[in-house]
Amino acid sequence: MHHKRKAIQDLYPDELAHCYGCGKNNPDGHQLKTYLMGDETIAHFTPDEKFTAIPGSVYGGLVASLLDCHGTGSAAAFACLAENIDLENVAIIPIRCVTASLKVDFKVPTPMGKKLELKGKLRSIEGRKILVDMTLSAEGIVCATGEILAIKLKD
Ligand SMILES: CCCCCCCCCCCCCCCC(=O)SCCNC(=O)CCNC(=O)[C@H](O)C(C)(C)COP(=O)(O)OP(=O)(O)OC[C@H]1O[C@@H](n2cnc3c(N)ncnc32)[C@H](O)[C@@H]1OP(=O)(O)O
Repeated sequence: MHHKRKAIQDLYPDELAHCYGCGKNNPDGHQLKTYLMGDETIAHFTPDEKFTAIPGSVYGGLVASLLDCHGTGSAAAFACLAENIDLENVAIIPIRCVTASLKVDFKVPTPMGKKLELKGKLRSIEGRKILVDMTLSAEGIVCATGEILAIKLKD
């Protein structure tokens, strides 16, 4: 459904696209891809067994990693929206964000091998501080929620 438009992380410049969680230029990383859909963001990831915590469930560090990268990607997208920057028409995203703080609540074990769906919603933008609320679900069940404070980098 969202494959025509580009992922936020694919709009990072090549020299900043090596992030283990979401860099398109890191062949060993997760290469998470966040899409802006209306006023929310979405990403998908299907973990394989090397990310096991206990058999059948996903390691919490991976959950945090996915929320981290979905959070910064979402923050950059929401900041662009707020500044009327049309992401359909840029080759490089002009706003970059890094994680200052990430909170994860693990609600139920995240099942192994299922397609995970991450969603993000903007809570607030205050100066350089962007707060995004997130969920990570499997088959419609929220397994974890996340809250990120991303900081817009100065030029
Ligand atoms: C790593 C380099 C990347 C290079 C650019 C690439 C970008 C495009 C590619 C993206 C790739 C994917 C990224 C994946 C997500 C990561 O994994 S990023 C890696 C993990 N994060 C980091 O390493 C960040 C390390 N921290 C820092 O660099 C600095 O602390 C920060 C976050 C840039 C902030 O420093 P600063 O620019 O000097 O800003 P500062 O004035 O301290 O803080 C700004 C405001 O935020 C508040 N604040 C700061 N930290 C906190 C906190 N922890 N809790 C509450 N409030 C806070 C401050 O109080 C301040 O508030 P106000 O006074 O304005 O109300």
